Amino acid sequence: MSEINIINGHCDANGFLQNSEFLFGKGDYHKALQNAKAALQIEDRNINACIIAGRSATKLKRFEESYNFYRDGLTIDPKNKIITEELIDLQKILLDHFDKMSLEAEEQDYNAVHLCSQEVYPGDQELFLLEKEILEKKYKVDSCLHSTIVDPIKKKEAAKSLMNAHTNMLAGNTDAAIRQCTIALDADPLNIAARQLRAQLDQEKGNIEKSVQDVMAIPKTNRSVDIWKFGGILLHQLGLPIHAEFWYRKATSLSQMKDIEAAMLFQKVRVERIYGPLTIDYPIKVDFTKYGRSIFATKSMNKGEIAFEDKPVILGKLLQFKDISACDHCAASLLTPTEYFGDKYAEFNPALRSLIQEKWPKDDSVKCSSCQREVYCNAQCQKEAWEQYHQLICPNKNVHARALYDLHDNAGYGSNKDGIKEEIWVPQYSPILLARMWAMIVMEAKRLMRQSGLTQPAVEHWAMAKMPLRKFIVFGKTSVASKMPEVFNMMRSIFSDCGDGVKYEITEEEFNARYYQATCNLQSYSSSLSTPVHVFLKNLNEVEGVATMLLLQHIKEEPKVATFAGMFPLHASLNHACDNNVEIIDGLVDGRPGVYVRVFRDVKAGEEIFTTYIDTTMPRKIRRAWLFKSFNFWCQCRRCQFEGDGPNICTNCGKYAQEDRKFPHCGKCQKAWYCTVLCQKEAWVKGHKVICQLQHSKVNPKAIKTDLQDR
Ligand SMILES: C[S@@+](CC[C@H](N)C(=O)[O-])C[C@H]1O[C@@H](n2cnc3c(N)ncnc32)[C@H](O)[C@@H]1O
Repeated sequence: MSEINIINGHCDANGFLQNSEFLFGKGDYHKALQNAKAALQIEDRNINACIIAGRSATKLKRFEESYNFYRDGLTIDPKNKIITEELIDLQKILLDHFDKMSLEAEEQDYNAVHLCSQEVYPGDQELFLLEKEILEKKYKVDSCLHSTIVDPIKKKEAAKSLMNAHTNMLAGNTDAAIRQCTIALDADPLNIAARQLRAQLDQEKGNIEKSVQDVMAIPKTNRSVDIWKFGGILLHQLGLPIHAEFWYRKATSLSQMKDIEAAMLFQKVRVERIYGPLTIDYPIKVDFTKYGRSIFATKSMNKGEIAFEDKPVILGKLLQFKDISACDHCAASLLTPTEYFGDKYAEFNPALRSLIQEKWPKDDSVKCSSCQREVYCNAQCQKEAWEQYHQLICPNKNVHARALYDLHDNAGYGSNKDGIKEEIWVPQYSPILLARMWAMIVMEAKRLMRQSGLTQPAVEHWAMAKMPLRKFIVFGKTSVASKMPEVFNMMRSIFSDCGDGVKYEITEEEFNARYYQATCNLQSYSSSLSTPVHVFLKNLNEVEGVATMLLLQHIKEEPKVATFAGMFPLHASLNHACDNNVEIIDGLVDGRPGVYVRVFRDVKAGEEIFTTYIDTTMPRKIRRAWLFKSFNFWCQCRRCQFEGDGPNICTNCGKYAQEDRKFPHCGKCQKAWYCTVLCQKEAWVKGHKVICQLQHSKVNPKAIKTDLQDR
């Protein structure tokens, strides 16, 4: 019997577990892991399955997965000896592995500005014209000056006045300096230096309107990088972001991307206009720093407060939860009484069962009427899914999509190029999520195409259709298409014919980009706070009597909910810190499952808010290597700066201990080592005292992980 057959057959958790142990003994770690996962799907609190899954994943060098299985085991039995010992071993393996990795991947200076494009947004041309009208009518800005021949004597006069202007400026006589500039410009309107100086002086005095009139009068060919950049600042101050972007873009390209300040200013304007409307109701704002989009508190917030809420633009189940009922479009739990009460349900007396049926929320769920392979909580979700993406990847409409749904059903296992069954999709989330990204783009492009009466989407239709995904950063180096050729080809086939003569070519670059876009931004979440059990309990509250009392005794277990991965536009702007001040929890946003960003440590106005992408209880070296491997950055957070990696190096000055010697550690946290008391004192003042006794977030960071690099 092949492994896939076993999984599709009728085996109980114990059967899978035995299978897994047997296969592990034979050295077939892939199948051992697959069986252990199947056991966990049936009994998610099976500690032996967590252990064997952890062991198999370690053997396969899928360390993150392994760590997660062990950690799940510890949530079941926090004192389990086997897990504790194997986790210590795993940490040693991880340290070795990461040591090697750090040698290969040197830490580099990081600036996210290089990852963010300055492409014109669709629709910006019209906005540009509107702003131009405002500039002309409201700010009386005319087009730039044209070259005229200026009498050399006048030129000389102008130069002299400009000198006077400089002298006045240095003496702090701004008004006199402006007057001298004006005299210079009356004599020689093409004296760029005088115009630039007057513009700067006017800006300092708050006369932005006058300043912008001067800057814009400078002929384009005479505008230096600094003038373009200065113009950008003025236009931003006037509230004209499209023009400001235009000027910063010119500064960036004229400097051949060397003027990082201009590129940063461009991104600052862009995030302000794109994210401003999203943050209006929250005490936060999105800004751009060297780590890219970053979220800052605009008001002080206390521990426990909700900083903001967010809903996903795209979502898909984690494969591990594929058999737990939930709406495929909005992630709402579809738990039935039979699923919740299990075998007990059949044994309840008829009165109890009818009370349950009466008070359990009404089941409005529907399947996709075409393929029957997706389920939705109601007709509205079914309609939205169909219109937004499903009709393109519905296995009944698109033959190539059958393999995609089979891959999902077989938890990532499929046929490789030699026809052998193996894990061809490694990430934890369903490959359907990736397909939905392209399906959403194509559906929207086709809608815009029809609206314009065309037979093919125009360039701007594609650009508009890709807009919602432009909010998510893309960063990844290796080619995943070559590591997952079967899935790459599957996606290419699915979108080779999108109906109505439209096709979407998924190139290797496109595949890699969307894959990394998902990996860098996905967050797991679920409807854990809003299941049918919650509604049932609320409904039951209204009923008094013996039956209710009886029933309440059976409502002890937490309902099993499916975990999903989602791309949340605002939440995805949160950067990571190992001393995070917010954490992500499940919530209901506009009646559908979403995320709440909850303050974990008091935050002051102006402070950046950080979440964590990883389990912050891990040692520094592992945390940093893990972040590098999964998210491509070496963490420089406050905690990483003031914790050390071991007793051989002084955490403060970087001095190496002599062979066979170890530096003593901080007596409190034991996570920093110092060569002298002086170094310890210095580090304490510089910042160690802030992070020394930090309490770590107990909420599972739930970042979606992939172990592709290990393939
Ligand atoms: C979910 S995004 C966070 C928002 C991101 N700054 C942006 O512009 O979209 C994750 C990416 O942000 C960057 N990032 C997050 N935290 C970071 C940190 N502490 N140091 C450096 N880069 C970080 C990395 O590029 C990472 O892949």
